[in-house]
Amino acid sequence: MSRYEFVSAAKLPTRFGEFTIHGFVDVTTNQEHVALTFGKWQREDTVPIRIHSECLTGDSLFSTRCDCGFQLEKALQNITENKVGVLLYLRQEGRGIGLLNKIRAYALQDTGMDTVEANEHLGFDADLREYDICQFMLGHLGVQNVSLMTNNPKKIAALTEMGINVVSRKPIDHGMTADNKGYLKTKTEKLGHEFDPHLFK
Ligand SMILES: Nc1nc2c(ncn2[C@@H]2O[C@H](COP(=O)(O)OP(=O)(O)OP(=O)(O)O)[C@@H](O)[C@H]2O)c(=O)[nH]1
Ligand SMILES: [Zn+2]
Repeated sequence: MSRYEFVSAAKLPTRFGEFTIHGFVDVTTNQEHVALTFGKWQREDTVPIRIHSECLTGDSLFSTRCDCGFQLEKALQNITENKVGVLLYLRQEGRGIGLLNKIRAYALQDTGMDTVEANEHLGFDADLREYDICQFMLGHLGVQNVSLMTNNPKKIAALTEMGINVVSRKPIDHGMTADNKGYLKTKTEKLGHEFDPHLFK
């Protein structure tokens, strides 16, 4: 039996246009993940995609502590403007440590630690995310070649390793605020994210 299963798909009208939402489950953890798709493609086409990690505070609660909500909005906008694309929404809150541990990590950052130091202080690696389910989701959706919206080289490496052809990377440096500038700088210096250095000046 596969570790992952497709469950159901339905229309999802949004502020940006009408997507289809596809639900998947990791049967070993019962964790639920979704993909939003827009438009149609052939197997040989290069499809614009975004792999987005859950961030309740940024995606749903309008937090400016990170750039997640801004990136999510921009990715959906890009997809509808292109008339085709896929957003994989992975339920890996807090880079995999979960919501309440992320709040613990935020509390430590309020005392002066950076995002990596806070994770490590709590006994976690800086980034615990896994991308294995992307292979199953993209396989199910018939996507083999992608143009990936990201600043995170680890996502490119993970997709390449699982046999997905990353034809190009599209930067998604959208949503820098006074509240998240330090966080984005740490992501660049310690987590390998590719942000244009002039953004920090
Ligand atoms: N542990 C922890 N997680 C955080 C913190 N701030 C944001 N996150 C989580 O980080 C994840 C988003 O990761 P990012 O590093 O912002 O971006 P990315 O997905 O690696 O890269 P991009 O594709 O370029 O956006 C989400 O799961 C957020 O909940 C933090 O201070 N601590
Ligand atoms: Zn966030």
